Amino acid sequence: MDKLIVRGGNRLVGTVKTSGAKNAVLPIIAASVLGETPSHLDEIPKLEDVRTICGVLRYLGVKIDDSREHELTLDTTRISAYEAPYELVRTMRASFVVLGPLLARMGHARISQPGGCAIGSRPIDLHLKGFEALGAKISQDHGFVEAYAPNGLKGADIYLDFPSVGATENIMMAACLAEGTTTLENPAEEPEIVDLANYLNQMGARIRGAGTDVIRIEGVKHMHGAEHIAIPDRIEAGTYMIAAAMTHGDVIIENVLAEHQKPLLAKLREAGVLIEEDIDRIHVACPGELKGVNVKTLPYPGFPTDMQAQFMAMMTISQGRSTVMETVFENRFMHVVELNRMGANIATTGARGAIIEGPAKLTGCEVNASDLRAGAAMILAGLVAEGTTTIGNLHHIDRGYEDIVGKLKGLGADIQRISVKD
Ligand SMILES: CC(=O)N[C@H]1[C@@H](OP(=O)(O)OP(=O)(O)OC[C@H]2O[C@@H](n3ccc(=O)[nH]c3=O)[C@H](O)[C@@H]2O)O[C@H](CO)[C@@H](O)[C@@H]1O
Ligand SMILES: C=C(OP(=O)(O)O)C(=O)O
Repeated sequence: MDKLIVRGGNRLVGTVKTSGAKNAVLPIIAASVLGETPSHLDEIPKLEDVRTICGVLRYLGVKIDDSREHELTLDTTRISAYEAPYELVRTMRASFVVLGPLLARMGHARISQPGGCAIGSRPIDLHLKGFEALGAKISQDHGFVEAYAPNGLKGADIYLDFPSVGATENIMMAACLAEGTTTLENPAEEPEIVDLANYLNQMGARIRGAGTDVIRIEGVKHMHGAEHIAIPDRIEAGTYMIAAAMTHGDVIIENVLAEHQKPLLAKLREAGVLIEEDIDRIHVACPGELKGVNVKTLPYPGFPTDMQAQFMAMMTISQGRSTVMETVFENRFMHVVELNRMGANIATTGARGAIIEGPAKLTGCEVNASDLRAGAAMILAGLVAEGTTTIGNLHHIDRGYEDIVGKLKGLGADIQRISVKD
């Protein structure tokens, strides 16, 4: 078992480069299944989740060349299976986005039902309603979801009750090969949806409106492979911005699109952080005091739930009262207990609200990463805590941060990964 050892107190200074976006490349890799010829993808982050989705595709018969760093060639000429088993899906819920492309390409898909996770129950009802509207027959038994459309899918008008990212992706991919036009109303508008749609269009799909509140997909008969370069990871970039702010540092984040960071940049500025935006880099400095602010998570373009834990870590050391309202997931406060163990003063008001009184003097201790972004929050708190913070359950952090130790060390942090006997 590995642990992270963080010794707090160092000011972060320098330049750090963001990797490709985990939440863009996972559905994009799944989407490659729609192409009858190989695809080549670039800016693929080296992450456990990427290895997992590649494992699912290999199981389906896709030949994957991952010999070049940050690149993948996916030969999807022949798909030989229609099933993704539990062992592959259980470690990563996002594996479920294979269902849409597999159903469209094979007329049949059977995927293990993803479980809940530390941040919420995360049902898949919106995905399934969408597939049914496209004419698929859905059954659920023995822990699997099975979708059938032996005569192909048919375009439909679909209204999503909530702009779910995964449901938008899954339905959009399935609709690419449906007969006729699909209209998806109230879809997710995240930049990762736009990146996926751009790749699908390069593959021969006809999608308009991705990134707005109506997506129209005109079905095509065949799709082919394509070249694609993934967008930068806005959540990884945001995590380094907060690291810079909390340590009163001076950091340039490279490979970041400021356009995708608007809600976070607005809140950082409100908290007193100095931000300079350039085309593909952001300069973050924090010479003065951090001020408490109020944050409410929302679907894009609102403040991202995937930045909530990290932002809360920053609020613990900011002057005055801050509040957080988590509206996207019903149980995304697992980091509160751990931050309080480090000396923070956070009170939850039900499952979705938190009040943070600052500034707290954080002190290092043994903590656990309860999920991916909670793990990032522990690292951030450790960077400013007095003494040593030891973080366990690193598999969560490995899902979504490429070389976080190397990148933070490059900025001057005192952080190392050690192996300990169980
Ligand atoms: C791999 C990936 O891209 N993950 C992101 C994706 O997750 P994911 O796609 O799972 O998130 P969703 O947007 O689907 O979920 C948002 C909310 O909708 C609910 N819901 C969702 C689907 C459904 O069928 N029924 C339903 O009720 C969920 O329980 C949750 O409360 O978007 C989330 C919200 O920005 C991010 O936190 C995740 O990092
Ligand atoms: C919640 C996240 O990912 P996933 O949807 O894969 O659990 C995340 O990236 O913060």
